Amino acid sequence: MNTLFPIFVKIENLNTLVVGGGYVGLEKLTALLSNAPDAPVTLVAPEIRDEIRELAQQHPNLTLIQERYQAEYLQGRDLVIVGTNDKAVNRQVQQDCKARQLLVNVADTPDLCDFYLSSVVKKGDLKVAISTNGKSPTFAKRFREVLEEILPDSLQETLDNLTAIRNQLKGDFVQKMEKLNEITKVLR
Ligand SMILES: C[C@@]1(CC(=O)O)C2=NC(=C\c3[nH]c(c(CCC(=O)O)c3CC(=O)O)Cc3[nH]c(c(CC(=O)O)c3CCC(=O)O)/C=C3\N/C(=C\2)[C@@H](CCC(=O)O)[C@]3(C)CC(=O)O)/[C@H]1CCC(=O)O
Ligand SMILES: NC(=O)c1ccc[n+]([C@@H]2O[C@H](COP(=O)([O-])OP(=O)(O)OC[C@H]3O[C@@H](n4cnc5c(N)ncnc54)[C@H](O)[C@@H]3O)[C@@H](O)[C@H]2O)c1
Repeated sequence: MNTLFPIFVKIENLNTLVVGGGYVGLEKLTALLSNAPDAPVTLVAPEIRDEIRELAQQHPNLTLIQERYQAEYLQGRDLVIVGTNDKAVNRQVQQDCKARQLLVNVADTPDLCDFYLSSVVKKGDLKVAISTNGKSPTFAKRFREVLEEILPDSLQETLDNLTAIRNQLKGDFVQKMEKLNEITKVLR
């Protein structure tokens, strides 16, 4: 069964907590901030990699707390991503999140995740998120590379043109939809 429901989250509007400041913390933080550089994100860990400190220099909305995780850090959060090297801590954070009805991702531990991160292809305003239903993140990464290669840079121009046409179209919703479907037939 593949029941994952994809959504595109405006993480600038949310308050995200990352627990763990090692390689995994860095990877997940990079995934968040490469999509939304100004998203408010807090990272808590007793040890924080230098690369993460450098990221904090470039992203004023990234707050680093050099402490061990405590449940109080969940206060005011909307989304939590955990990736410490202590499985008991990861499990505790997950349980604390469930008790507070917070969505949680425990990196590399599908059974404890409410959501998975995806491989992300971005060409201007086009964004494609890839999931393999947890079967092979490596496949997701390779498929991202394939799509990045084949999607033309001119795509943004196409989107801009379609936006202009969309804004100029007169008529009711159905008429606009028919026109836009007609124009975009060439893309098939
Ligand atoms: C897409 C991406 C997004 C991101 O993390 O930003 C992502 N993993 C990425 C890379 C990657 N992760 C791992 C490898 C090593 C090779 C390998 O194992 O394949 C590589 C490859 C590499 O780094 O080259 C290790 C790994 N990952 C998971 C497990 C546990 C398990 O499967 O049971 C293990 C084994 C741990 C161990 O052995 O101990 C689980 C998950 N990883 C997911 C996402 C979710 C499912 C996504 C999907 O549906 O496909 C899920 C379920 C939960 C989650 O973490 O959200 C990102 C690629 C970004 C990009 O480059 O585009
Ligand atoms: N690095 C990878 O690519 C990778 C791949 C697969 C699995 N893993 C697993 O994921 C886990 C994390 O990997 P890593 O490479 O990031 O480890 P790491 O050793 O680089 O970092 C671990 C981080 O967890 C933090 N931490 C420990 N106890 C904590 C606590 N009580 N509260 C808050 N933070 C705490 C540490 O301070 C550190 O910042 C490991 O168990 C590893 O086996 C890692």
